[in-house]
Amino acid sequence: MSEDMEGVRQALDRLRIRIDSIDDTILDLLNERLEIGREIGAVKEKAGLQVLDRSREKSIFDRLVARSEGRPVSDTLIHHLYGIVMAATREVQRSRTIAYLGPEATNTHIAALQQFDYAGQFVPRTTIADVFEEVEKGSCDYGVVPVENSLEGAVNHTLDLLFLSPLSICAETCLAISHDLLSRETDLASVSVVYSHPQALAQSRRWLAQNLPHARLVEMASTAAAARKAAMEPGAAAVAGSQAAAIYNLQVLASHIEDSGRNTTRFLVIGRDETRPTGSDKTTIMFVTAHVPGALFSGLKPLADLNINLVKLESRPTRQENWNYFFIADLEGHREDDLIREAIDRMRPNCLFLKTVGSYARCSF
Ligand SMILES: O=C(O)C(=O)C[C@]1(C(=O)O)C=C[C@@H](O)C=C1
Repeated sequence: MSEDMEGVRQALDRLRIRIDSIDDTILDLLNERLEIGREIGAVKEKAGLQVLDRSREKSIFDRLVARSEGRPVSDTLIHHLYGIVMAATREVQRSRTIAYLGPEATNTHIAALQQFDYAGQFVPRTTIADVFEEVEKGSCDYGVVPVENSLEGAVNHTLDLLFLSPLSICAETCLAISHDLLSRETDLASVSVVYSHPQALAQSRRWLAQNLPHARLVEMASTAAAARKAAMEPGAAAVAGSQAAAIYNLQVLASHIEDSGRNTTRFLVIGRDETRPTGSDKTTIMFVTAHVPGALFSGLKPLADLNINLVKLESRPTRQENWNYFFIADLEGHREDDLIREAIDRMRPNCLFLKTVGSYARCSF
């Protein structure tokens, strides 16, 4: 080793010893923080107080941001890091179980981890109905399910289950979806079959037709199941997220093969919480109108009269009677807002059935 390199090595070693010592201190302090969190949890439980205290969390963020002003730990990094630390502190006070549409490494899993800051017990379930069931029977506190893709539209199964379920929507979270072609093979010419979830295949249709015109396309229950199958089979590939490549030890043969760059999926968190207003909220209602001319118009008229923005309107067959539909409307605002309350009160007499499924913070996509 040259003298220069030796000097570099020694300098790195010295600095890395300091980093190791800082990491040890950070870890010890984090453990101490969680221990204190547990004590706070015991005090709150005795007093019947909720674990989550948003105003306390906000004051912590504000204090830390001011303390770090002009220094390398930015505002964004503080929110990211301390968001995770506080989620972990809440988690030691009361562990949450979150069922999601699995298996592991699906987009729904990633969305669930993102929404709950990686804190909680995450339980994969095979179908959307199973996720609902876990939460309805109380084995899990929350469920995470896909509800809409920007290219493919609504996930009807989720809407149908929500219509019949007593659960509420507690939150929504959006994930930019990117599809990669993953395989054990190292070149496209060796790929004869491509596995994936029907939506992922549909979203990559053009790329697959151009680059793998002779490959057989086989639908699977999830992109993760497709990646697992591709990992076991020579000549096979999967359309899945790049996270699956690391999990199943696959090569990324092509990245971003989706037909449109604006592929985003919206997920719902379902549970029993009633979420407080944040100032940027949405309220989902479901309603059924009579089968007479103008019924939908008169159902929705109060929204127009009160100048409430209708973000989305979908319809689905009720399945109770042929050609009968229920409607799902997302309104801008919170169910505790006077205007939203008034609108729903005015809509109710014009509908055969109406329920508020939840008010929750809008995701920022
Ligand atoms: O101060 C509390 O009440 C805590 O439970 C601690 C803590 C935190 O991590 O700092 C965690 C949860 C609350 O939402 C607020 C703050």
